[in-house]
Amino acid sequence: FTHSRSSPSCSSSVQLWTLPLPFLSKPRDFSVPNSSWGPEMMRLYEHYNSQCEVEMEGGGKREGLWRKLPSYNRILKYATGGVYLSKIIQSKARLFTRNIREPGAAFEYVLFANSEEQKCVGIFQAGHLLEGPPGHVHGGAIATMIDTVTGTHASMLSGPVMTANLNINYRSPIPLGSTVLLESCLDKKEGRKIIITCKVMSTDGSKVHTETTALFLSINVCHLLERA
Ligand SMILES: CCCCCCCC(=O)SCCNC(=O)CCNC(=O)[C@H](O)C(C)(C)COP(=O)(O)OP(=O)(O)OC[C@H]1O[C@@H](n2cnc3c(N)ncnc32)[C@H](O)[C@@H]1OP(=O)(O)O
Repeated sequence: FTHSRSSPSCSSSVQLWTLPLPFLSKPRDFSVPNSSWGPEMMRLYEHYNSQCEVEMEGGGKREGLWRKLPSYNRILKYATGGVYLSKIIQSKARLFTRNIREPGAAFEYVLFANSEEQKCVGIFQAGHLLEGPPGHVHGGAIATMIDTVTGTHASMLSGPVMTANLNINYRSPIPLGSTVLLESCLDKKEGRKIIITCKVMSTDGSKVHTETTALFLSINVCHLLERA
């Protein structure tokens, strides 16, 4: 992730925002297979992961079209200042999608990015704690994953961003426990605005679950941290 709107006065905070940089201790990447991942989740993971490196003639390897994005349980670990970033809140804060420890109980997901095609995909297996309508995934949980994939995509394209608008059409419910594919594509960039479209589909592509248009605005992280 890069940052394009920093000011010299808070450059250290900005560096902390620009993930995935290593934290002081080696962070755990949650976007790797665990025992809860079902066959569809594993199949799609292998599909994209195998395209992250390409075998060259003569035995070596080079970077492929896709890149796996790591995911941690915090975004800002050591930011300073502000009421909202007080020490107590800082020490307890967890990324919403990574705050349930039991593998498979909630959000199991992995993101891959393809910078050449300006695309990002998310593979998402929805656990039993995400129930909304009986036997199906809660619309807010689906929106969370859409925000995660499109927000990560927008940050890759433009540095730090905030979601200004998510316009989601829910077309068909997602069965609890199933794996779905989120496909995020850049629509356009206009100044600070980044407009991204995202489809949530069944893994065989036969069913569209949701269609989304998302608007992100590039922000100066200093403003966010100093707002408190
Ligand atoms: C690792 C996981 C990644 C996950 C990513 C998750 C990202 C998130 O969830 S962020 C949390 C949810 N979002 C928020 O809390 C955002 C709250 N809103 C805000 O902070 C501000 O309104 C913010 C930053 C979006 C925009 O404020 P600001 O920077 O002052 O922009 P502002 O001057 O109002 O508007 C700039 C332009 O955008 C347009 N705009 C702003 N908001 C909207 C909107 N909701 N809809 C349409 N247009 C908008 C304005 O009309 C203006 O357009 P123009 O330049 O053509 O006149």
